[in-house]
Amino acid sequence: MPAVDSRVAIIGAGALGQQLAQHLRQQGRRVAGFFDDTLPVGATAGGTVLGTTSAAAQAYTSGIFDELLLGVGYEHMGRRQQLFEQLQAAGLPFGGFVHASAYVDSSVVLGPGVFISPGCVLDLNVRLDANVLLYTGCIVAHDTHIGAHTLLAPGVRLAGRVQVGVRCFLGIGTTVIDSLKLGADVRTGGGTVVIDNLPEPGTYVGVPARRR
Ligand SMILES: CC(=O)SCCNC(=O)CCNC(=O)[C@H](O)C(C)(C)COP(=O)(O)OP(=O)(O)OC[C@H]1O[C@@H](n2cnc3c(N)ncnc32)[C@H](O)[C@@H]1OP(=O)(O)O
Repeated sequence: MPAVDSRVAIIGAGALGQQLAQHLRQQGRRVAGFFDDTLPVGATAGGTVLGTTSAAAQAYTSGIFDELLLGVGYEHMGRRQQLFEQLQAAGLPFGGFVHASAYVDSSVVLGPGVFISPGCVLDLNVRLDANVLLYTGCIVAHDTHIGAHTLLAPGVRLAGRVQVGVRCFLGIGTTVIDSLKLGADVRTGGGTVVIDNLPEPGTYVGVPARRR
């Protein structure tokens, strides 16, 4: 876990990036600004756009920030992975964030860039790979593993021994019962209840979950 006084720069100044900045600031963390490929340099409500993502390496070398977090959301899952891997390969350090209201068991293992929003619960032996983001109020039960770059929307509940693949987006309130395996690039709609393995990529909705 990063030093509490380190300066964080956020990749992406859109809705998710702004939300991350807000959580960080309210927990007393310092936000150096954003790097964004679509917005001009200058002030936003949540901080300053410092440049495009290609300017991040130079800014890091110049000492403008100490670590990165990724604020690219569920509409750009491929880009989430691409930017994370590209910036990490360039030697830029990804930090991590766990909101003070989250319960994270001492056995939990978090990869670089993981972001845990308010009210989440991560139980015994949970493992979250690089760049996983949990929105507010997610419950991840014991021995569950979440693959890199995956996003859980608010209120997702994963039972024990679940495996979630890379680049998944589980929609708001999704429930997955125990010991199931979801493959890469699975997306679920709000309120989905998963009661079988979902090995194939695609969008699943309903109770029980069916491919759309
Ligand atoms: C902090 C944050 O806000 S994070 C984001 C939180 N938001 C979410 O989690 C939203 C998740 N998204 C959804 O649930 C969406 O409805 C999606 C992605 C599943 C589908 O969206 P679209 O592709 O636009 O599908 P569309 O709305 O056209 O619906 C297509 C069909 O699926 C059905 N459907 C869509 N969503 C759901 C759902 N969650 N549960 C059950 N059925 C659904 C529709 O009723 C429709 O059925 P029909 O063909 O019989 O009429």
